[in-house]
Amino acid sequence: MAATILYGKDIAQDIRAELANEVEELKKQGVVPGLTVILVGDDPASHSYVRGKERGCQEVGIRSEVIRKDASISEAELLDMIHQLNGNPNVHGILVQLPLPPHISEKAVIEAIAPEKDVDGFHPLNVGNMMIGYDTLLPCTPHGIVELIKRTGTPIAGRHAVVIGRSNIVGKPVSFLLQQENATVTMCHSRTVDLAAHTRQADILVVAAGKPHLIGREHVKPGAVVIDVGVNRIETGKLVGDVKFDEVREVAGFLTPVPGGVGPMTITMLLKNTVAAARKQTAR
Ligand SMILES: Nc1nc(=O)c2c([nH]1)NC[C@@H]1CN(c3ccc(C(=O)N[C@@H](CCC(=O)O)C(=O)O)cc3)C=[N+]21
Repeated sequence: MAATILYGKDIAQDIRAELANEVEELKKQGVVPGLTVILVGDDPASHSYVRGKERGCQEVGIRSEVIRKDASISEAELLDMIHQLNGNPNVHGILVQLPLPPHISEKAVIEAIAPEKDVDGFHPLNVGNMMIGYDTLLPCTPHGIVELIKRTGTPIAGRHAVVIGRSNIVGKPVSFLLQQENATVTMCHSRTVDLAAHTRQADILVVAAGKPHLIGREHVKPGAVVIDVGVNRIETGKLVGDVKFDEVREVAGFLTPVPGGVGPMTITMLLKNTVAAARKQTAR
């Protein structure tokens, strides 16, 4: 039986409608959630994502501001900007688009953002809180993935989840969130021997390897939930995931498309974090 396609785009739309109501309530209390995005350099993909974030903010009523800076900006200048935003009460969320030019330390930048304004969930304090299972700002892509899985109605507790990729922004954090949901989690990566032997055991398969067409039908247990986190721009300009969509849809139970799957959920979780941050910073 063919997989049900998990249109993150549609689910994201539902969540954004809920967020728009929340923002309206906050505005009645005199609070306008605000997000500032800093974009350094002129990577076309980064500019495209940032436009998506601006559009998302508009949809739910978040005040958004994008600060565009030339790639020649110094680290000190960038850190200074972040410190100013940390002290600005109208800015509840700060996001510095990655990657940064090589002369700027990503570590220094991430650590400069006030943890309560870190809507990416990348600050070590927020990462630590997430790992322990405390209430904190969660990283957007992993959080969006768990939301997508929940909305399939598939139970996560006790199921075997296999994650491919161990990055700090997707693989590692999604493995923590899935453990928090009581899944049994296996981590695979570029050095894993016999990948298919592992992935065929997966009730839930999260693919975040960044390798187009890595996963075919032979990797997938019939009926599995397959989440494709890949965002690969191929020569033709087309955006493809890490999963051979047409093959895997014939065996999987659920499958996310690229585009229109995880990406829109990522942005939606950013909006959710911004609203949560605004609520927390203005609560008394
Ligand atoms: N500080 C920081 N935080 C990030 O969250 C962050 C980042 N840096 N750097 C780059 C990556 C990538 N990322 C995406 C977000 C949405 C889509 C998305 O919505 N994609 C659409 C398609 C967009 C298109 O067609 O180009 C989709 O999948 O349907 C993709 C990629 C966030 N990132």
